[in-house]
Amino acid sequence: MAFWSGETLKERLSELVNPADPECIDCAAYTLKVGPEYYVTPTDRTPDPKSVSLKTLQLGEAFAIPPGQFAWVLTHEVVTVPKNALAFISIRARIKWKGLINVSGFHVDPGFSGRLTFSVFNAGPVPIHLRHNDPTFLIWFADIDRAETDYAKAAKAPVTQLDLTALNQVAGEVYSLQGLADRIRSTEKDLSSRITALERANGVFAVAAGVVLALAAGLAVQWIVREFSPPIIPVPTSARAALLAPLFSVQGGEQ
Ligand SMILES: O=c1ccn([C@H]2C[C@H](O)[C@@H](COP(=O)(O)OP(=O)(O)OP(=O)(O)O)O2)c(=O)[nH]1
Repeated sequence: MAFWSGETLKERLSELVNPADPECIDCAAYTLKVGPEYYVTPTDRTPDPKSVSLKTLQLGEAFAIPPGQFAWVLTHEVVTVPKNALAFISIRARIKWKGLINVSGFHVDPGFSGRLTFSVFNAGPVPIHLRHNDPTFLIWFADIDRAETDYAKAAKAPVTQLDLTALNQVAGEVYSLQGLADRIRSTEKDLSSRITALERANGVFAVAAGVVLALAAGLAVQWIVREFSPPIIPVPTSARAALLAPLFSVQGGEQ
């Protein structure tokens, strides 16, 4: 088995990919572009996760795959693998480095014809954005050891759209670690602000209780003083003068 060189790819390009662009030959690989359809699994923030379906992209339109989410992306090109060849598929390194993993990947059968479906997973920490027609995927072709084989894929109409039957089995919300971590963080924040509010309310209550207690104590002391002190008997003015007279007379005698 030998992998095809860039030169072989260039010579046979028109029978391998449609539309073909020699500029997309990258060493011994051909770079495939993002096509017109995709599906991204909804996150826990999606309002109605069950109603999310595949979407179509206009030229130049982009979409994002959030962290921890799974996506299907159709290629722009229709790929045809000759019956005496086998192809291998992957994602460009610069996109893989962001955390995009090719879930299905790996091979395209001899005799296959159609747009390829890349099922991918964002294992990175941030959303990964892809744009219609951006060079994103790679394909390598290799000879198999016979010129003709009965085991090639039977010829049928080329795949041009995402397979809805298969999509029905993966549609739905994916509880990603990132989503769960976000939810834990927001619950923690909510809880801590509620605790702070409770502590503040407790402080106000303690001050109010202190003031009420002080007032009650003051009133109680006043009441005790009033109830239990001996009554003050008023002394008539003439009697007061008689009582004070000896004092004034002693002071006057000393002079
Ligand atoms: O990531 C991938 C992998 C494969 N294929 C295409 C090329 C391949 O030739 C075809 C079928 O792949 P495979 O034989 O692995 O899948 P299957 O589930 O056995 O499908 P089938 O019953 O059509 O053989 O699907 C893709 O589009 N994307």
